[in-house]
Amino acid sequence: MLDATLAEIGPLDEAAMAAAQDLHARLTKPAGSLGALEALSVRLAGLAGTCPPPLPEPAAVAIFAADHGVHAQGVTPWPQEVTAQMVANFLAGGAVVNAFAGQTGATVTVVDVGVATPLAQPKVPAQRSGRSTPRLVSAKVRAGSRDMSARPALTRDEARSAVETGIRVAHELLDSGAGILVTGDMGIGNTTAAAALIAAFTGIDPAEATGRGTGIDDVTYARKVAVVRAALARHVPDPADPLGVLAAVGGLEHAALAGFVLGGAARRVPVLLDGVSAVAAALAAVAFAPDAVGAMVAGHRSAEPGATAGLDRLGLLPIIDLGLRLGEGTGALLAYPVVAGAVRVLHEVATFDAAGVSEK
Ligand SMILES: Cc1cc2ncn([C@H]3O[C@H](COP(=O)(O)O)[C@@H](O)[C@H]3O)c2cc1C
Ligand SMILES: O=C(O)c1cccnc1
Repeated sequence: MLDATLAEIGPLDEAAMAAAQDLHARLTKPAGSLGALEALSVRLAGLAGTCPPPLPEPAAVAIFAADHGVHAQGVTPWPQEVTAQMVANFLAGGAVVNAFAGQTGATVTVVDVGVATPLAQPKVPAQRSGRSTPRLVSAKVRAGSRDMSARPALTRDEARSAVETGIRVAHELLDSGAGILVTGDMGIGNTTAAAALIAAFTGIDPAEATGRGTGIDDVTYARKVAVVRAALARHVPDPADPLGVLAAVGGLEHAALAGFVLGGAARRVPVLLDGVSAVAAALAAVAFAPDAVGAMVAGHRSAEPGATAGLDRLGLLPIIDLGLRLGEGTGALLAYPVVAGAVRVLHEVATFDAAGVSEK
């Protein structure tokens, strides 16, 4: 399934991009006045292979949840159980991601690819008016990854299975009518794995890739950098072998997110990336299929330094930059109206000719 997906991912359609460029020149606005939105809409035309590209609606956020054996190394102050507890909160509609999804009409799907502790029952009644009910997909590959500082976090088969889960979820959401995929993550300890993945794929030093995650003191931070450094020194992952990198130092949610991105790219639908875990997964996705970058839209610049390094490597400009460092899909959902606006211009704005507006 992974190989079939990779075979479907191709380059942007040049003719559709030229048509979008040409249309932009004829719309009732000074050329270039929509700044980065113009290039974004042109690229999305190239992705869809048609101008204008379909409006990217509705949005569907998938929150991939998993735990991390490296939690045992004291890289985060939060107990591991918070992953399962937050899954219950997502399903109850009580998390920040639910608030932002409700605001943009996005559906919320929570995918358990590797939560280690039993899922708690959702406590708060689910519904607020006009919002769809969050859905749980149970696709546990194993109960958390292994501790990357002692052994590979995953076997290659486990990593592949998580990647394929992400591909499957992308197809399911698109088959249900989603017009854009939005990445989300939940996994206590996952900024350690994300930093290790980003260092492995970009070659930057672990100290540059590692951030303070949920917020840690200097002692914990130094330990976190040392854990990432030691894991990379132990496994020496080959950046040209994305499954090997994911297995060595990844999390199950990172592997699934990589598959989710690849699934969107194979269906030529945009994938809106959230924070540092999404960026780590996006690096894996381009290592699998370089053309997958054509489907990626960077929602925001996470405060995690590895995210900026990863976005630079991918050549992606984040839409918003507000110092967010939450994950869940929150930054990407805030950026969603900007992406939708970029495409809407190509659908609704009149040409100079049609509107009778004089050109210079
Ligand atoms: C209550 C709570 C809600 C969250 N929602 C997202 N994260 C974010 O923080 C975690 C990663 O940070 P670290 O690597 O420092 O553990 C992930 O679960 C991520 O999604 C949360 C974290 C907490 C505590
Ligand atoms: O920006 C992120 O993606 C992030 C930062 C801290 C913790 N979890 C996620």
